[in-house]
Amino acid sequence: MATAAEAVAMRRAVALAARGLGFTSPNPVVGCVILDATGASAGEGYHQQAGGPHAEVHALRAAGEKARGGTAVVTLEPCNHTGRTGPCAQALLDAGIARVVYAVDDPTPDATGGAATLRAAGVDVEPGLLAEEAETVNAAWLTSVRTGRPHVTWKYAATLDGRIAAADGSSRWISSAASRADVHRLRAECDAVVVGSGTQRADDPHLAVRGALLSDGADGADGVVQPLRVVVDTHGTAVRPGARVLDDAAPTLVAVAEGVEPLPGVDTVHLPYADQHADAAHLPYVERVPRAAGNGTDASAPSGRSGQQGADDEEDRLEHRFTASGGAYRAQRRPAAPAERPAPTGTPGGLDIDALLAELHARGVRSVLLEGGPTLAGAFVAAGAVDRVIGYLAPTLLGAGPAALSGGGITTLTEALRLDVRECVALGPDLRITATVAGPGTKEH
Ligand SMILES: Nc1nc(O)c(N)c(N[C@@H]2O[C@H](COP(=O)(O)O)[C@@H](O)[C@H]2O)n1
Repeated sequence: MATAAEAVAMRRAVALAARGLGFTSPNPVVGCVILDATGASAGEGYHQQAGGPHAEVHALRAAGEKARGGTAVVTLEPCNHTGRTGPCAQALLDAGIARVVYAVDDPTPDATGGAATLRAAGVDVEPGLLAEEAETVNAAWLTSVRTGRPHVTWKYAATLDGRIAAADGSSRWISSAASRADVHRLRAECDAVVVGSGTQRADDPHLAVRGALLSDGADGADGVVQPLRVVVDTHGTAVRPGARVLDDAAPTLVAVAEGVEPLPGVDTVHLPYADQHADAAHLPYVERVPRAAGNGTDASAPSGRSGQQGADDEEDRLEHRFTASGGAYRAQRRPAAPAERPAPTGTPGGLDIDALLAELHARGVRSVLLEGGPTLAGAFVAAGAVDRVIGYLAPTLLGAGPAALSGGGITTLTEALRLDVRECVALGPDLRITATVAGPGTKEH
């Protein structure tokens, strides 16, 4: 049973781990506190960047001789492998640590086994202390190891009546300056920021971190690892030469459909359309995603958008066009009855979200901040690829205008994606609500 001092130390270790957010991919964030033999804090450290010393090594260095006979309190099971650095289990043994308290097992086949090695050498090992907190701070890495795709946070800003723009399309600014600054902190903690073509076209966003308020309270974007800026520009029509995302403030990737001509000099990836995904096309919808119908945007569900609204997605406009022409480009949509299944037109819609996430994962991206717009968010929801939702709610009413989420394939209440609220914070005049998707919303690949 862990002591009160160990619980305090683990809380501190979780806070230390958070300092690594945005810096350690593709590695985890890890914090460690060394208690001396009397239970007093003797040293602490955190994993600062991939390839650098692990948290335990930093903490052992800080503790020096005081580590002998002491306890290591660490957010992740000490690693047991020689990768870019040596095994932490051995480093703890060499330092004479008598007890190890850790929060979460290391799920990687290469590095796991530290607990067993330590026990075999006579060290008292206790797993599981504050596991939920340690899982939360390390959600990106744990999700990517367990599912093979990056962890996805969908972020939006809306009025209290759920609108992201007014009926005329005007949308700047719905949330307060405090909320917008907070978004830069989120960007700084993520490996990639993703938007759709409508957002690209309407806002010409920059998507880099500016003036971020970092978790340690420091102001400014100095030292931040800029996230990869990703524009899902299916038809290759939204990112034009001179777009702000093409400046050199951060790297940029444009995702387009196969056959689309890339812009010269722009890092471009060609991806399949959602409804051409080879391993999914034959599957009945319910087998693929338990809670949400469709594997992309919903062609026929009301989007709640005004006809003149141009603020968000090119895909939104295509959606209306295809619907108006009676076409169905969503092979994965759940038909209400066979007789209602619309005939395919052969005109595809958005890109395959699984393929996009696989591409990002292969590029070392472990955490994605999905910033817009509602159709792209709907495609992610429909693909079961949203892990966390952060909504900035402004105390404002609009009464008309587009909703934060369009489609998502949810047609009836029993298919609703239920979330667990993790946090509610007042930010200036706004409210920031953080919720996580429970259970089957996160689809394993
Ligand atoms: N226990 C622990 N503490 C840290 O500070 C860590 N960074 C890790 N990481 C584990 O080791 C793997 C990465 O090692 P190298 O990049 O080769 O040094 C990572 O996949 C984790 O399993 N563990």
